[in-house]
Amino acid sequence: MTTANSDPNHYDLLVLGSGEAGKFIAWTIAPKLHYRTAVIERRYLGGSCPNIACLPSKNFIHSANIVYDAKIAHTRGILDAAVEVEMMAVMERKREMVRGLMEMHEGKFRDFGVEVIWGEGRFVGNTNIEVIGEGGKRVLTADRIVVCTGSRAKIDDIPGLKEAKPLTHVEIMELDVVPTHLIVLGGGYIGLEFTQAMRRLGANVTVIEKNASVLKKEDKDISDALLGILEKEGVNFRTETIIKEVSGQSGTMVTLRGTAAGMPFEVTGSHILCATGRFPNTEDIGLEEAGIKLTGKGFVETDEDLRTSSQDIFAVGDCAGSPNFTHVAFDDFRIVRDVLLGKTAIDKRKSSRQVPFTLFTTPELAHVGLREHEALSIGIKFRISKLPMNGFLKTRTLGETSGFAKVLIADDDTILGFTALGVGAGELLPVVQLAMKRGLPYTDIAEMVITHPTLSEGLVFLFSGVPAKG
Ligand SMILES: Cc1cc2nc3c(=O)[nH]c(=O)nc-3n(C[C@H](O)[C@H](O)[C@H](O)COP(=O)(O)OP(=O)(O)OC[C@H]3O[C@@H](n4cnc5c(N)ncnc54)[C@H](O)[C@@H]3O)c2cc1C
Ligand SMILES: NC(=O)c1ccc[n+]([C@@H]2O[C@H](COP(=O)([O-])OP(=O)(O)OC[C@H]3O[C@@H](n4cnc5c(N)ncnc54)[C@H](O)[C@@H]3O)[C@@H](O)[C@H]2O)c1
Repeated sequence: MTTANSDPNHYDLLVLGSGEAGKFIAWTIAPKLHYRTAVIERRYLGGSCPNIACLPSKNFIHSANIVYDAKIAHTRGILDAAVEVEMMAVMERKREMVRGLMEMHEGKFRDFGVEVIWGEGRFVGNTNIEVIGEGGKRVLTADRIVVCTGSRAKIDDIPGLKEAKPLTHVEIMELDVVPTHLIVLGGGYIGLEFTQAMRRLGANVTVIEKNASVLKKEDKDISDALLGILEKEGVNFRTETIIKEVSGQSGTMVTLRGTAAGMPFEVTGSHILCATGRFPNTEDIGLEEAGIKLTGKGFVETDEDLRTSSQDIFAVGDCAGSPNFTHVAFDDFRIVRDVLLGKTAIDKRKSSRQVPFTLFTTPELAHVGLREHEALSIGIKFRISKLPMNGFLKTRTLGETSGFAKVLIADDDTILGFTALGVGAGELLPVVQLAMKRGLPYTDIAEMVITHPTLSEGLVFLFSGVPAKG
């Protein structure tokens, strides 16, 4: 241990919240610098991703996709694939996976010599954190602190909504029945992933979105295509719909009233899921007392090194306003790791990184770089190639040909942006990302020898379709 301080409440490094970036910082720095390190966690060891977010939701979605595959098995020549959904068993499979992940996390904390302090943490000074847990109250001090408190579901201030006890992503993954009619408020990532899964498990689903389209950041051809695919599976969409009041209770009967495209609107369902965005967990944890500034939207303000307004305090992940993805939080870990290890700072590391994402509907939506509408709005010159997913020949073998891919190419032949709505599309991202990162011309991908018939092989045809410079 490097700490020269023999006080049992003093640490070289304290991490508040054990989410993605925080845990990796602790696991890496404690053994490398021999720092006395502790992570304070109130409930979910390892953060949201393994407990209540990414991994459990994908586990749940996978069960729903098996139901769907069984239902369409006859179209693949397989008969008698009758299915019955046992929701308790679906949830138990998810819990079993989470238990395994928790064992893995406990092992890592142990192996890397990082102490876990269970309890609710709060700053009570610039270098002091008070922790209230089962064992009572402790005040800890540290030379360096990382704030990694994450975010939580936002429940809008609509009259009756809170009283209706809406589901969030946490409760929806603890249901022991398939809702008869699920109303999903919000047509974003969480809304659409759970919409399709619940529909595939047998629920009627209505999605209510206040904007004119779902996934408002995406190009309209992409969001329209995904919406069409989900509608074909029987999902009802109500866009441009503003909910003004809610009555009843989720779990029995719940009614939402408002306007849809200016006309009176009402819908009644058995359950409601709130998927209308996130709130950073930054209030009531004494940040102001510690001299740590927040942005107007309540995120912890950080510089390119993720340093807060207080020199030895860093903030990472959702609470710092980093794009809400686990892989971005992991990159936050790399930034802080390098600062703590004294490596030379890379200019604009935080603001210039790639932010790819995959939406785990079927088909998946994968994207990196500039979107078409963004390129148009900033007036950048580009050439575009589009290819329907049936041009990726592997999709024909699967019988899952819906969607399309597109790529935007700059005048100097580098890749500006890539989007694919297609089966397994997320797996197409890394090769494109690498070419973008290295500034390679798109022709390097067009000329690759890629195994036939893999999905990636389709990239050759997509990139070969880029028009010649005009
Ligand atoms: C349903 C859902 C699905 C998602 N799917 C994906 C996906 O497929 N891919 C992807 O990349 N991203 C996905 N995300 C986003 C991703 O989960 C988050 O961006 C990521 O988990 C953020 O990590 P974090 O470390 O910032 O916060 P968190 O993982 O939330 O960690 C914060 C931790 O701090 C603890 N904490 C908070 N306050 C205190 C306190 N005062 N004292 C002690 N402990 C405290 C919390 O209990 C929590 O464990 C999903 C999110 C949701 C909700
Ligand atoms: N596959 C993934 O990587 C994945 C999956 C799930 C979540 N996430 C992360 O979690 C974040 C949060 O997801 P989310 O879906 O809660 O937020 P979101 O920002 O993606 O979508 C929220 C949607 O709700 C709509 N909305 C807001 N208030 C509304 C209202 N009162 N009535 C109707 N519609 C309303 C918004 O217009 C928006 O379309 C995402 O931004 C994403 O970064 C990622």
